[in-house]
Amino acid sequence: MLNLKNPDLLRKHAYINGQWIDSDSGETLDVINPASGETVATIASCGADETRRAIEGANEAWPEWRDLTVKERAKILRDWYNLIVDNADDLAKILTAEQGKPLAEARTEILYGANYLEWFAEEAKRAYGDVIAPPSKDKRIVVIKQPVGVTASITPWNFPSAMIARKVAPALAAGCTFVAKPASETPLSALAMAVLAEQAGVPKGVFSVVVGKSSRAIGKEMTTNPLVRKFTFTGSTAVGKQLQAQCAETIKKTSMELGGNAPFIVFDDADIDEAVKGAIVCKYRNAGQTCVCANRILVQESVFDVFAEKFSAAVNALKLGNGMEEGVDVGPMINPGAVNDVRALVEDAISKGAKNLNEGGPSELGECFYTPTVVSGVDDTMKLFREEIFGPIAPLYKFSSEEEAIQIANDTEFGLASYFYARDIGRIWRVAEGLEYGMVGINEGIISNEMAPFGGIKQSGTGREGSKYGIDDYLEIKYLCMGGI
Ligand SMILES: NC(=O)C1=CN([C@@H]2O[C@H](COP(=O)(O)OP(=O)(O)OC[C@H]3O[C@@H](n4cnc5c(N)ncnc54)[C@H](O)[C@@H]3O)[C@@H](O)[C@H]2O)C=CC1
Ligand SMILES: O=C(O)[C@H](O)CS(=O)(=O)O
Repeated sequence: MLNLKNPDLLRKHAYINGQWIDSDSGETLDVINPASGETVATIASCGADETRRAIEGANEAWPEWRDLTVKERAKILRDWYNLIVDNADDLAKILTAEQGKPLAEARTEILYGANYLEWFAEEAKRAYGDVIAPPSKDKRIVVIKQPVGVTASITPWNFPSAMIARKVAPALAAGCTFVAKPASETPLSALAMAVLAEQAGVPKGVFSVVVGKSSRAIGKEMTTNPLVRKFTFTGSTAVGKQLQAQCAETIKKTSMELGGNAPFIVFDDADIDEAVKGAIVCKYRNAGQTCVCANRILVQESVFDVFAEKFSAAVNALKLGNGMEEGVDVGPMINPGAVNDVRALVEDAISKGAKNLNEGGPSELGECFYTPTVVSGVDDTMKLFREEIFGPIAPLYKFSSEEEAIQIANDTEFGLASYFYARDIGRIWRVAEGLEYGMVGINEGIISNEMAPFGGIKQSGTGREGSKYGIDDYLEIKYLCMGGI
């Protein structure tokens, strides 16, 4: 059905301790193509017992993996990177089939995720320690870095490949072992990554993939098993809070990449055409289902009409359709429930006086399709302002002053990504420093790359992924104090 060059990449079993297994119970789950409603694959649905075995296997595999040299680990990561790049077309087809995003976006995600493997294969060699001036002549002080240990990970359906790669790369580079639970909506990309990990020489138990309908049961095992020393999560803030609380009992190191509510501010000194282009990609990438999508578009009143007109025209030019088809810009949402959620947000705004500028809404293309929509006349009494939309809805707000824009932008419990378009250098510095977010795009709508620290503040999470900082979450600092010198 997918016409893969390498059909071996499409797996229907969980990958635990180097074995491809059915679930203990024999239970299965169906992976549904959101564009067509067809079943892409029926795969093993595992639970707590299989998760426990994966964690125990990761613990057994850890000493040998930890004791490889960084160059030996780096070579395996680089071989994995090369295999992913060589299989990018097939991996993109699998990703689009299970998640829905257009094939070009899926291929971009595959390569984006692979770039973390390449990056951290090199970063592992730079996990430097310290030699510190001693407090007395008879002492010497040294600091060394060592891997944290067994890591467990839970990731979302919106980037089923890159979100795992962004975590497993620093973990394995640092010398940790890794048990992944992908979203049950989109497990096939993670299993395909495991096929290539095996081929790259990642030893048994170092990387396992557990998939199951009951994310709660799997998550409970991951967050409470004392062998797990690090838990990393990407997903909603609500679930992140719950999982972080579950980790408290065993004081695990945690990193949380959670929800967002990104402001996208267009000032009167912006290049309006560039701002429109930036807003389009920032809002409608992955049908708006990313944590860093523009969630509130704030436009200074003197340029509001010209921006709204140009932006709406660009939105109406977007092609909605099956991500496998050429020329499609926006694919389906992940499931019918997601469509209902965004429809309710639009209806709430309209009921409070907002206007659906381009009459966007559910599409006849299918129950997971929602046409890219622009809503104007939005204010902070509407759910669209407060909640993470996670769909193809662009709410436009008008503001008057720079101070007001910053105040509106910061009026949220989230602090992940933010964006603004301006050209005055004084304004750029004032606004960049005034926005309470982990990341700021300045005259740029797409800011994610493996070389930069991805992460948020406030209730958007803790920790950073990518960049020279990304490996720190997987290393412990050990202080050696030598006396009797
Ligand atoms: N900060 C970031 O980098 C990202 C944040 N997100 C956020 O994730 C949300 C959308 O993704 P969803 O998959 O719907 O989020 P979600 O939080 O519902 O699910 C994320 C993952 O957690 C699992 N999960 C859900 N409830 C669980 C529980 N009680 N115990 C254990 N595991 C559980 C799911 O199976 C999935 O694998 C949005 O809020 C979005 O902002 C998504 C991607 C990136
Ligand atoms: O899941 C997400 O929203 C990703 O973190 C967004 S990005 O890293 O692909 O920009």
